[in-house]
Amino acid sequence: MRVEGQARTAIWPAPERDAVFVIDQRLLPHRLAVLRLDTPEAAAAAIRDMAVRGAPLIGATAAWGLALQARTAADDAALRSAAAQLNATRPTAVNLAWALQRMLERLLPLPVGGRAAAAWQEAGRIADEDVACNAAIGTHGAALIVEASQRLKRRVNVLTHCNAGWIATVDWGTALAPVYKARDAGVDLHVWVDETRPRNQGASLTAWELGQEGIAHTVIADNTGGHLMQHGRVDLVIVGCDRVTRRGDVCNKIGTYLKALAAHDNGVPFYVAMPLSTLDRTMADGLREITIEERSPRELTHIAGLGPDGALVEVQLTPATSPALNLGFDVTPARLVTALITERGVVPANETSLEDLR
Ligand SMILES: CSC[C@H]1O[C@H](OP(=O)(O)O)[C@H](O)[C@@H]1O
Repeated sequence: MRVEGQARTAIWPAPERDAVFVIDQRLLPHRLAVLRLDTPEAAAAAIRDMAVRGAPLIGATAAWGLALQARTAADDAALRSAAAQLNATRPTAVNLAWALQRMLERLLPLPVGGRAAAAWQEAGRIADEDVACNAAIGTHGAALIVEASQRLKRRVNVLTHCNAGWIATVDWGTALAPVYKARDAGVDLHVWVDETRPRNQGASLTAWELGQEGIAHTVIADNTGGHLMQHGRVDLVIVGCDRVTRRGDVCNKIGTYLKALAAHDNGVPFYVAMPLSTLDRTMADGLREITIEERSPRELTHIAGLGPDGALVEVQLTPATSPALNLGFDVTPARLVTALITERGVVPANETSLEDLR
């Protein structure tokens, strides 16, 4: 998918260095709309309101948000305040704090006068590194799909949950990068796309990406995956992540844990595509240490889509009097993870292997 003459990317800087452009993911797959973010407040709102989402893209957007701050006021207090505002937008994806910390470590030692240029440069480095990292994840992960294709001698069926595609990153994606690279290598594959209630990132974003790329896929209800695994219709699962602890516990979109349980019960390999920027070495026990974002119940009680006249509409699914609980993520213990697909290779989900990646 080429956006406005750009190479495939979910975020790109203005040549004037006074704004960044992002795709408003809330409107996909029905509208391809671009947002121009020219203040840290605009970047924060885009992350908080999920116009942009996906751990790596959240990090890149925050980095550019801080670079936008440095254009107007780059003293320590101004930068720290803007970083705090950006970091407060969403609590679970570690890439947000990681990117902001990296920006502050780069900027605060510099003279104030040189910070704006350095900030723009560092935000660009974070974005460029994300593309290279995800391409490498794609290469390492594609080998797993190629192996399955050669062993099975038929179309390979991959299941993924939520959206960890190129639109969740700067490019390539994480969980979908192996799919793209395997397709590029000529592998015959098909993707089961979990709709991923309640925000339906699978149904609206992963399905859109795969359709744009001409990759065979089928959207399924979240509750279907286990049945498909019981009947041998899933050869491997590949999902993304928002935070992975040093012992390999994986925090990802709500529902990931249930897929891991079904995969474990049916002997289906369960892989997590993990950029090292998503590894949080300060945490060990994901279940007890990772903050799970709770979002508005309205995301659960209502659903948005295309109305009969082509306008975007939102309708209520539940009784107006029924409370709803909207938890955004869950934690899959390392014991249920077959392996982590990183930019440095495919590694077991354990502390020793992750320590070796330092
Ligand atoms: C490479 S994206 C990783 C991760 O981010 C998504 O969460 P959200 O859509 O709420 O930002 C989802 O958990 C993806 O797997």
